[in-house]
Amino acid sequence: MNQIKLYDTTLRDGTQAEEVSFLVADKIRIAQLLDDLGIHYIEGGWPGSNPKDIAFFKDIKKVTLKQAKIAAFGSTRRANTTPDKDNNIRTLVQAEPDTVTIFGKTWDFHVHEALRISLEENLELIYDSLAYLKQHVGEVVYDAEHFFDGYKANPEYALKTLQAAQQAGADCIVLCDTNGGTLPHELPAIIEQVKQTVATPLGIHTHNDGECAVANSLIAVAHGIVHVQGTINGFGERCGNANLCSIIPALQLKMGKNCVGEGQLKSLRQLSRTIYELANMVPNKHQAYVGNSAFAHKGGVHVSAIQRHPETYEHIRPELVGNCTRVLVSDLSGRSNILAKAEEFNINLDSKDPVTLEILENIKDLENKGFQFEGAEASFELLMRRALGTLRNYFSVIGFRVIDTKRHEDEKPVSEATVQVKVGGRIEHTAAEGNGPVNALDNALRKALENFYPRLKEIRLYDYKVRVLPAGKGTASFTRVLIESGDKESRWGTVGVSDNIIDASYHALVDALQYKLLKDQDN
Ligand SMILES: CC(=O)SCCNC(=O)CCNC(=O)[C@H](O)C(C)(C)COP(=O)(O)OP(=O)(O)OC[C@H]1O[C@@H](n2cnc3c(N)ncnc32)[C@H](O)[C@@H]1OP(=O)(O)O
Ligand SMILES: CC(=O)C(=O)O
Repeated sequence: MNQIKLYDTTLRDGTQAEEVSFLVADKIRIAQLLDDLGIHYIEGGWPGSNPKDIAFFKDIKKVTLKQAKIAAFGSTRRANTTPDKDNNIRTLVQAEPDTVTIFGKTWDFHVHEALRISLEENLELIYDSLAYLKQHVGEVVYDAEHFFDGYKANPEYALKTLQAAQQAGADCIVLCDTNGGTLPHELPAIIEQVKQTVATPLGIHTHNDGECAVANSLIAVAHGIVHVQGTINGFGERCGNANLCSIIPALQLKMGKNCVGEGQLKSLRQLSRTIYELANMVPNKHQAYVGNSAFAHKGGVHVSAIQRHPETYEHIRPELVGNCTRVLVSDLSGRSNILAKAEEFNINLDSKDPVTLEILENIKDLENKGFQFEGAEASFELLMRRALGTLRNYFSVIGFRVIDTKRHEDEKPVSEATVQVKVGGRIEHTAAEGNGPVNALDNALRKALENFYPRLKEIRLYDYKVRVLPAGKGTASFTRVLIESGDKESRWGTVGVSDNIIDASYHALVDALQYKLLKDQDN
């Protein structure tokens, strides 16, 4: 069977991750995005846990989804009651989801230590809860918690728990690596044994504590598992859950499994980023498939080869998951990096033009002095155009002065900057105050230049990073300042290096202003 059912638990297990919490409105929006991606099941939460999750199941009924089924999560009944009286089971039914998923104990150690009941009683919990739910809900999934650890400790009992679930009518039995420590080579023999014992369709739910969650999910599919649980970006308790952003393209593009449509796969990167945004987290640059660096090439040898054929250093075509190839510039570049960037910047440059080598040598020399152009592509474009003699001289700074004054011990220092700029034949002399010396300098520069170039008012400073670089000369150090600026159309990075932090900031600020003027030149 080539169709794999994707079961997303970002809204339940994903929110068990440290620092991840979504408002009900966020959960509804995420459910819609998951449905657009083509996810088959969306686990919305545990209604027996909190009012927010109850509200989710109420509100999601007002939303028309294309194909996704909504699943509510909970546990088997408590030991001292019956399913119809168990509060958790009652709230699962009251939530009226398409599917209910409950977890139960597989590992004899957990039955003794966590539930403190007999092994026989646990089998009754599993059977009763599923059989009851099966009468009240369309579809019931059974998550066999700690299945692999339980199987390793007591295979006979672990398999009995699955048989209880099958007899109660579970529609799918999910083998869970709850503690996330199982290694890929351990799964095949265990799964093959399970397949000999139960005929119910099988699923997999893995955690990433041993960094093997994705590998374990894929190997499970290779051994006949048809339902895969995971979360977007791998959010989840402790080290996270299996990352669906890696599993979906692997299943679809490498294992020939049907998961989502081609057009839907292209939305994967955007979905990943939106969910980071809603979780108020910075996206992981180095995330496989969807991260900014997933197809970013730095080494000259790699860039030269991908220009001849992208597959030399790319395991899939990035656009299939909505990503793109990027070329970075650094002291590890060769001429190919420079030529690739020239093309990106719409600059005509020939590999045989001596200026290509001059730019390359200049980059290597500057990186040796502490510059870093990877995060400062605007400074690199300016450097390239200067080398080619095609950069317009928008302005020159004749000089600046920055003063920090602290008048009383209990008063904040006051920062003031004065600058003298020359534009064409005119000289402008201005002063401005700021929140700190760099801000004062930024304000004074803009104040002077905005008279000539009003569009500079559109620039916003998004990020300012300082790194002190050891110079190997006693206490003297160099400072690298990286600035991210932007307007309503784009963002750009610039860099400055100096043994003086104000001077390093000044160079990065001036590049940011020049780049804005350059990019608006044709508008
Ligand atoms: C592997 C997983 O990810 S499972 C999901 C884990 N997620 C969560 O726990 C988040 C949501 N949880 C909650 O909101 C709360 O823990 C609740 C509402 C479910 C329970 O709260 P409380 O009743 O106060 O119990 P508490 O959280 O302290 O302890 C867990 C209880 O569940 C019982 N329990 C644990 N697993 C199971 C199970 N599979 N079947 C039945 N009962 C279970 C424990 O024995 C314990 O009950 P006891 O205190 O009566 O012995
Ligand atoms: C069910 C579940 O979340 C687990 O076993 O990890």
